[in-house]
Amino acid sequence: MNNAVADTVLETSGLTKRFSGFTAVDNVSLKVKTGSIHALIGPNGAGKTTCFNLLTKFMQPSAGKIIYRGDDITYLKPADVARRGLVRSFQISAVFGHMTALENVRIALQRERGASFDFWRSDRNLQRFDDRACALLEDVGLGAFIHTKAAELSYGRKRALEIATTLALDPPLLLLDEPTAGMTEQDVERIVDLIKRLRQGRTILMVEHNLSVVAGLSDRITVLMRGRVLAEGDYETVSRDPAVITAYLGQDHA
Ligand SMILES: Nc1ncnc2c1ncn2[C@@H]1O[C@H](COP(=O)(O)OP(=O)(O)OP(=O)(O)O)[C@@H](O)[C@H]1O
Repeated sequence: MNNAVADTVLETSGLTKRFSGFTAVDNVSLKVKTGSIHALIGPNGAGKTTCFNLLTKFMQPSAGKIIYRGDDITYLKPADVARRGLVRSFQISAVFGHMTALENVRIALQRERGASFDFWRSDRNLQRFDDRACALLEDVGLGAFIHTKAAELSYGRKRALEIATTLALDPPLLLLDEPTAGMTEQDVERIVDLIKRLRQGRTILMVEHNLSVVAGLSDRITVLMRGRVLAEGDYETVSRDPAVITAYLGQDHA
């Protein structure tokens, strides 16, 4: 692998998605640098979610290519890209409400290892995975809630739990879908701190609506508008771009 490839963990060229004549993602070329936090922003309907679904292989593109760590993954299945280390966070529906935080993370670890039932019957093995689950819950700030049922956690804490189950896969590239959506201010702060900690040793690509979150976290921002890349750069650069101000910031500060 040459340096240019190693420097870029994920790259798209000409990525396009059409829905019966309507182009939701239009010729998007994106480069996500290894170790960076990269945000995908844009006004409602800009194509962020569709783009995210294409990158995580939950949708097939109409045209274009997706290269992950130098390999063409355009036509792989979600499970195949997850196995390669490109893992998306789900919305909280991925968390089982009737189970405790610990049980949720244990299940994620269990899935990750693909261990047999006999393996899980051994107390020693269970203990080992419980230790790992507790460490993950500590990492996401849920150390005091390990025995709390997921349904009883606040929305922000549910999202943190959901991120802990994602981290069970130890992904080098983590894709976060609106990590602060619907959160209280306090929860937003907690998630921002968590994302800062998560970046150690990995790359994060996120779709995010909250501009102050994006400003404080992202090394690079791609602004989408009507399915196309409108601007790209650090927050300083994109927030000064007149086209962005009109299309996005203008709308937000109206
Ligand atoms: N399955 C689909 N069939 C038809 N049109 C779709 C489909 N999914 C998305 N679209 C359209 O594609 C456009 C982009 O939608 P998308 O959800 O990707 O935007 P977004 O930037 O994530 O918006 P938001 O911020 O509102 O979530 C929208 O006009 C949407 O109506």
